[in-house]
Order: sequence, then C-alpha cells, then structure tokens
Amino acid sequence: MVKIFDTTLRDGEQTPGVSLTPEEKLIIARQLDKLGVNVIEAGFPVSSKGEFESVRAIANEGLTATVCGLSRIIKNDIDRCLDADVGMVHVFVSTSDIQIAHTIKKSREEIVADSIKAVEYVKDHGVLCLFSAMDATRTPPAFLREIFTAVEGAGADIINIPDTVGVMAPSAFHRLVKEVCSYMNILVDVHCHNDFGLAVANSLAAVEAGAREVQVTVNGLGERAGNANLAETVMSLHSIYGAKTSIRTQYLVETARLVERLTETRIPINAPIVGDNAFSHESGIHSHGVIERSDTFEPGIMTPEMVGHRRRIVLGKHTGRHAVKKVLEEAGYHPTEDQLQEILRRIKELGDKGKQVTDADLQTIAEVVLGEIAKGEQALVLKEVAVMTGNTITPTATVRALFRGEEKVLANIGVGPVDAAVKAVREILGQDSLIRVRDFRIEAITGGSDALAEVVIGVEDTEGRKVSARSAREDIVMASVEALVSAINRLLLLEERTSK
Ligand SMILES: CC(=O)SCCNC(=O)CCNC(=O)[C@H](O)C(C)(C)COP(=O)(O)OP(=O)(O)OC[C@H]1O[C@@H](n2cnc3c(N)ncnc32)[C@H](O)[C@@H]1OP(=O)(O)O
Ligand SMILES: CC(C)C(=O)C(=O)O
Repeated sequence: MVKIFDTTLRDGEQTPGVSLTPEEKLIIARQLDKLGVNVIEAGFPVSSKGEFESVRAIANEGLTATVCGLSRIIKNDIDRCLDADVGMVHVFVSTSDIQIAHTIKKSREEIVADSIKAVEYVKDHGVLCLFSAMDATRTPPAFLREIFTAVEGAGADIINIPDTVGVMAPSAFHRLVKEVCSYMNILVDVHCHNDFGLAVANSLAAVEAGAREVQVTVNGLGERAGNANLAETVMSLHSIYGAKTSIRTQYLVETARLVERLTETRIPINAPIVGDNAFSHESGIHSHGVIERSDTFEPGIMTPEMVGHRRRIVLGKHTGRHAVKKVLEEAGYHPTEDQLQEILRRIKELGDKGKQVTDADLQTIAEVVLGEIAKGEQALVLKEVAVMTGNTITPTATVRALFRGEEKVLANIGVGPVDAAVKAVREILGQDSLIRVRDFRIEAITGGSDALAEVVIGVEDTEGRKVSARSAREDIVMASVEALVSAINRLLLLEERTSK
C-alpha cells in the first residue's frame, strides 16, 4: 500500500499566480477527501490570517484524511499549526549547503538541534510529525543520514526526501531512497518537483526503492514547473506497478476539473489521464481499431471508466470511414455506403483547409448529404443581442431569445462584452442548466481591424456529452453568441437523440 499525501492546497497553491479563497480551499479539501487521499496538506498557517483560518476550517471539517499544516522549525509556526487543529505538523528545514549558506544561515549543528526541538515540541502535543530535509537531493548523504536519524530519535513519524529543485534522474533517486530506507525505521515519503519533467518518474522510482508515501498535487500544480501529478502517479502505481493506494480513481477527472476551474489553471488537452484528449482518437486507423476493441490503441490496463473520463472519436483530416459511421450512428444518422463516402470527403476537405471539424460541422454535412436539412426545431432561437462596454462601465450584455418557445430577456455583466454576452445566453437556459462552456477559441481569419473573427465554442453537459460549433463574423460578440447558440442547440438535440 502506498500512501497518497496531497499538497495541492499548500505547494500547489504556491504556483505563481494561483491563490485560493478559504471557501475554495474547503471545496477542494472535500473533493480530495472524496477522492480518498490519505493526507491533505491544507496550507502554511503562519503565512497569513486567511491561510490560518482556512487550514483550521479544513481541519474541523470532519474529513477522513489526516489534515496537515506546514511549519518551519520555529515554535511560533508550530503553534499556528496546532492552533489550527491539524492532525499532522510538517516541519521542514534546508539541509543542502547552498540553502544553508544563503537562506537559513545557521550551522549544521544548530539546524540538527533546532529540528530535534521542533519535532519533540510537535510530539509533545500529541499530533503526527512529518519531517522534511529541504533540498535533500543536493544534501551530502552523510548529513542527510545524521539529521534523519536525529529526528527519528526525537519521535518523528515520517521523514520526507524532497527533490526540491527537481534535479534527480530516476536511477539516482532510486539509489538515494534505497539508502535512506536502509537506515530508517519509520515511513519514508518523497516530494518531487518537475523541473525536468521527471517528478512522476522519480516518485515511482522512489516507491520501487522502498518509499511508502508520495507527495503529489492535482494537475501537477506547484512551485515553478510543479510537483508530481496526482493522477499520473496514482494511475501508474495502480495500472503499471500493480501497487495499491486508497484513491477512488473514478473521481480523478472530476477532481482535476474542479481544481482547474478554481485555480484558473488550464489542463493541457494532451495531459495524461485527465486531459480532453487522453482517450480521444482522430486518426482513421486508430479509431477503427478502438471501435473494434478499445485496447488496440489504448493502454487497456487503464480505461476511461476507471478514471471518470469518456472515450471520444474526433473527426478531422485524419479520419476514416469506420469512425465517421460510428459517430453518425451515435448521433442517430444511418447513411448508405455512398453517403458515408461523400460525408467523409467533405470532412477531409474541411480538414485540408486547416479547420477543426466541429460537431455542428459534421451535423450540417450529414444533414446536407442525407437530405435532412432543418428537420429538427431549434430549442434556442436568438432574437436580439445588445452590449455596452467602455473604460468607465462594466461590460453588460442583454439577450432576447426564445427558449423552447418561451421568450426570455436576460442581462449579465462580464470581464468583457463577449464574456457578458456568453453569460447572458447561459442565463436564458435557466439557473438549473447543466450545460457549461468548456472550450472557447477566437481567431481572426482575415487581417486588419475589420477582420473576420472565427469563434469555435465547445459545450458539455454533466453526462460528459461534448458538442462544438463555429461561427464567423466581423463582430466578435455576435460570432461568439452565434457559435454558443449553435453549440447549445446541437447539444440539446444530441441529448434528445441519445436519451431515446
Ligand atoms: C520548498 C517550499 O515550498 S518551502 C515553503 C515555501 N512557502 C512559502 O514560503 C509560502 C508562505 N510563506 C510566507 O508567507 C512567508 O515567507 C513567511 C510568513 C513564512 C515568512 O515571511 P517573512 O518573515 O517575511 O520572511 P521571508 O519569507 O522573506 O524569508 C524567510 C525567512 O524564513 C527563514 N526560514 C526559511 N526556512 C526556514 C526553516 N525551515 N526554519 C526556520 N527558518 C526558516 C529564512 O531564513 C528567512 O528568515 P529571516 O527573515 O530571518 O532572514
Ligand atoms: C517543504 C518541502 C517539502 C518542499 O515543499 C520542497 O522541498 O519542495
């Protein structure tokens, strides 16, 4: 069993530009608990009043996970953690020569003595103590052994080997962790940074070498290039190493998207496990294989269902006949072989022009080729859009539309006119609407200030059905609203067709 120590709310929040409100931290903590992490490092209580309150709220939430607070080897830092009611205090101190000389500026003897005092003080208060030798991977091994042995003697429950600046190669980290495990009698934990993209590989090497706890963050957030990514580490442990963790993997995508939204840090489309493309296939040969049997072109030992994702066949320049037939059938169309070839030809024509083939494009092509134009009634019909913007007013949009035959007029504000208009359109659907905008891309397709703007919008419902649509206009607000309305109509139609 490998324990999962999540530090999204501490090191993850140290991502430059990210800062969470206490309410947002609590929401994430609840989700991490639902996911099943063993430890939630909720923050660094001494760093601010808000941070202290936030850690205390999480510690008193009645979560199953142990809630941990970070502390320097300073009594006041530890007191703030204890006052915040945490179940574990994580004390850390620099141990590498470079950090000792330029940050903490104490002798090694003082550092060892203060570390012992800090650990004893934590243990005197009856909570768990985790000790980190910061910059362990650039620390002389003999000094690392000296300080780890000293804090173990002082009562530490866990020691952590951080690769603070992410400089280890997996083979070297394996050797280091193995050596530390050979002389420690308590749980060995690792904390890897991703400066060379090796944080997950190093965490896995550490587990192979005997570490039984790994520190990770959702979406790999953290200082600089971030920490070991939780989903990648956990799924590698489960599916490749056959190791057990307490993680309920079916919540991995849900968790990643929640953190993406609250931290406003976008998950790359090709991110492993949780990225939009993690189980998407466009090329004809792959799609054909996957339609026949998914593990022809997927790992198989990890499926979308295992992580709460969905498999998608995406159409474009590289598409083949089998994929188009499958996607059309799922949308309720049954073309003949000739019609299928014609639809495929038109899709490739769009792809050759460098265009993304949206779901709305496919539907339009299919309806033209199958002679089914304008068959379905549009659920949402746009009547009027008005926007106000400027340097002294808050951008505001008013939208008048028919939604399922009922006329509605709604207004909203936004960071800009497009945002305000998009929000107003969403309001038309009602408060309970579970449709949300997932992708939004604006491109100028001609030059100059009168350029034609092309907008591609993707919307998604709670079932994970995704639909994209485009519009092109000189007016960027109108292009955005039209693309959104088109995408919403297509999604509502898809919901109707697929729930029959
Ligand atoms: C690798 C990591 O991620 S470690 C965690 C890093 N996270 C953070 O720093 C986020 C929160 N930090 C903060 O809010 C602030 O830095 C605080 C409140 C902790 C300290 O703020 P300030 O008192 O203004 O000090 P500042 O941040 O400029 O410098 C750090 C001080 O801590 C000392 N320090 C650093 N690590 C330790 C340690 N483990 N034990 C004792 N002292 C330490 C430094 O020597 C320096 O002391 P000095 O002021 O006497 O020179
Ligand atoms: C506090 C320690 C574990 C840390 O964040 C690091 O070394 O990167």
